[in-house]
Amino acid sequence: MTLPAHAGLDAIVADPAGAVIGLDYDGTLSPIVPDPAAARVHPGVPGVLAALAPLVRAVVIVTGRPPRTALALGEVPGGPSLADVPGLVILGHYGLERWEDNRLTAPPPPPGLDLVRARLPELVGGLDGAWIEDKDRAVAVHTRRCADPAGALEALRGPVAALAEEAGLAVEPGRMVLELRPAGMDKGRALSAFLAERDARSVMFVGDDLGDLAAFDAVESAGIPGVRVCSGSTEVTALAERADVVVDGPDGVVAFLGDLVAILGKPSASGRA
Ligand SMILES: O=P(O)(O)OC[C@H]1O[C@H](O[C@H]2O[C@H](CO)[C@@H](O)[C@H](O)[C@H]2O)[C@H](O)[C@@H](O)[C@@H]1O
Repeated sequence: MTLPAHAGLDAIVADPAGAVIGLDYDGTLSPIVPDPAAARVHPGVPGVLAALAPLVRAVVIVTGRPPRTALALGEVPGGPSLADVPGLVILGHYGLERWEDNRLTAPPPPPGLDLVRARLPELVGGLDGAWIEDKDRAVAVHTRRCADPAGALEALRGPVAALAEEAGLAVEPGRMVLELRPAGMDKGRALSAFLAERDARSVMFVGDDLGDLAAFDAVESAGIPGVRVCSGSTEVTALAERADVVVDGPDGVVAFLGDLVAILGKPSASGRA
């Protein structure tokens, strides 16, 4: 049971009751797989979060997914599941939707999505393997199933940006995905508002993808001790370059959170690497 030496981690260990633990979903709490509908939570996640939640101020998942989708993917046969994590908050659609106490709050979908739904199939149609995920409040184009996923993503980048501008939407690039979604909210704004709401005294955020960089920004600008953790992959390196701690994908995240739980459960143990 060890944690890397870092001032942000020291602050969380010294005062866990003031700590907010923020987590991305895809690539962090679930492995990256070709079909988003099959991206089930790592089976160790609900248990470790259920153990962590009572020890800290709050556990919050900040994701591009709708909260209900994260909850459905977070079901583990024989449990516990994500919905069983005490006090869990899910900020979905990059902070636009909020799930808490089994209640969902959400603004209406943006009007520009109708234009995107009408035009996107034609843009994507010429690229074998590219497909559209409709998330109700946002639409994503995926290229992971193309023969050349990175090449297909590059080919789509310009046309998707032009369509997003016409529709009054923002483009969120990610791991073999371009998402068209409402502007004005991102994971950084969502996390900053949550830290203020909970009067956090320290913060950790764990992520893997480009959309999580805004949450790293929020950790840096929060004015409280913070730690940025990267769920590492060969696909995205930008987060690892900014992170205080890099772990090996969702397996590494579960092990890291397990070490944190063990140390917070025994506050007299230093457990530092
Ligand atoms: O904020 P996140 O929780 O990381 O969600 C971001 C996007 O994740 C999903 O796509 C990613 O995961 C898929 C399943 O492993 C994978 O097939 C895809 O290539 C990844 O980009 C999700 O489908 C998107 O809607 C989210 O925006």
